[in-house]
Amino acid sequence: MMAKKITVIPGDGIGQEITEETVRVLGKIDEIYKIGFQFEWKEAGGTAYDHTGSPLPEETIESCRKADAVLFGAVGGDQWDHLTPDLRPEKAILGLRKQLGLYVNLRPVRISDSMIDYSPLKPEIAKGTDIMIVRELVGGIYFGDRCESEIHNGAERAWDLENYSVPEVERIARFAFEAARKRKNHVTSVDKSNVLATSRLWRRTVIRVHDEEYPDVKLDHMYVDNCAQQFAIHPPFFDVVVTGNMFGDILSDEAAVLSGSVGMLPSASIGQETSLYEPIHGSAPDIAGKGIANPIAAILSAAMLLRYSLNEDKAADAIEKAVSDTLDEGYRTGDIYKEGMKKVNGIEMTEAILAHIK
Ligand SMILES: NC(=O)C1=CN([C@@H]2O[C@H](COP(=O)(O)OP(=O)(O)OC[C@H]3O[C@@H](n4cnc5c(N)ncnc54)[C@H](O)[C@@H]3O)[C@@H](O)[C@H]2O)C=CC1
Ligand SMILES: CC(C)CC(=O)C(=O)O
Ligand SMILES: [Mg+2]
Repeated sequence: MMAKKITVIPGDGIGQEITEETVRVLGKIDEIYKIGFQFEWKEAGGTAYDHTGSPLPEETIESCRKADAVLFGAVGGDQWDHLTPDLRPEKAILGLRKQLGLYVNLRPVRISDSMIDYSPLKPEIAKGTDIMIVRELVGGIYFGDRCESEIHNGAERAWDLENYSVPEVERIARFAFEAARKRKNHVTSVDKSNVLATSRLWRRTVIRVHDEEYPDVKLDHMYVDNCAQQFAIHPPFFDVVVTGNMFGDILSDEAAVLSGSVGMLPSASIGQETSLYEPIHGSAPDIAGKGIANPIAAILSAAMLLRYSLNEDKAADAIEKAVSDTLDEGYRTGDIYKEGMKKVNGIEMTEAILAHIK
């Protein structure tokens, strides 16, 4: 059996708790499915800065480059807010995405029947929601030139530059159309082309890729502000949603909460060489260290790792089924708790999931 090298980066805050719990789940998967995981633990974020002076040490990047996949927790925390932009913890995840070329971020949003009561939406609106958000991850305003402060016409100002090139849009559009062909064959491209030049380039590129290569896929377009409200009033309309970096970031937190909590939504960041798997949420400083964080988003990210990087579909199914059986039995962390359910902390939720893995 060839070992499968996984670089594990817990990061900061609840990243530490949920990643440890996720690795326990992968340990159980290894016992049953004999995958041969070899975990290499590395630092990134504020904790890495405290220990090494860098939020993204070179040895962490090197380990990721050699790995079959990367499991990431979250980075950030108020105690590092005073640092200069290049030393902030968030620079670690942005740097990893860029340096590993992780240009696709998949964020699957499903409102299952057992979780429908947790949606802030009425059940008749939420029922049947199954959206795959395909977010561009290494371009756009998060990676454009920026100016922290300058004097312009006598006033201090700052600016961030949004830019997209045609090849960047072509490759994410192709990924979205391919994904749609394996689902309900419907892509909604989200932009702000009534205002932004980058969005107009985005839209005409998506249309050309569609017409030349994917005419069989149903394509429609939506402005991002309308998309935000359509998510709340008619989410089953959507199948694949393809959008840029910042719109995807914001829309996916909204979509996550439709399915109960940001603590439930996993993600896969896919590149040519390696891929990284992380929950969509951050390091949650408000609950860090209390042991109450919901580990499900991280655990489901591990299922995505098994599916997308290792082609271990049965093991991925086993995790997803264990999570849904655990929820069906009423186990709930605080973020998804309702009276009458079994309130558990993060470790207890993990134990319950472990007990359901077959
Ligand atoms: N990929 C990453 O590493 C990300 C890092 N961040 C960083 O995280 C820090 C905190 O950012 P926030 O805006 O507060 O976003 P956040 O996602 O960390 O937390 C937002 C809210 O959701 C709750 N929450 C998040 N994950 C949860 C979980 N697993 N279980 C239960 N509740 C959960 C938190 O308690 C908080 O009330 C910042 O430094 C931010 O830059 C934010 C997003 C992504
Ligand atoms: C920490 C940010 C850079 C990113 C973020 O919020 C996200 O990717 O969801
Ligand atoms: Mg985000």
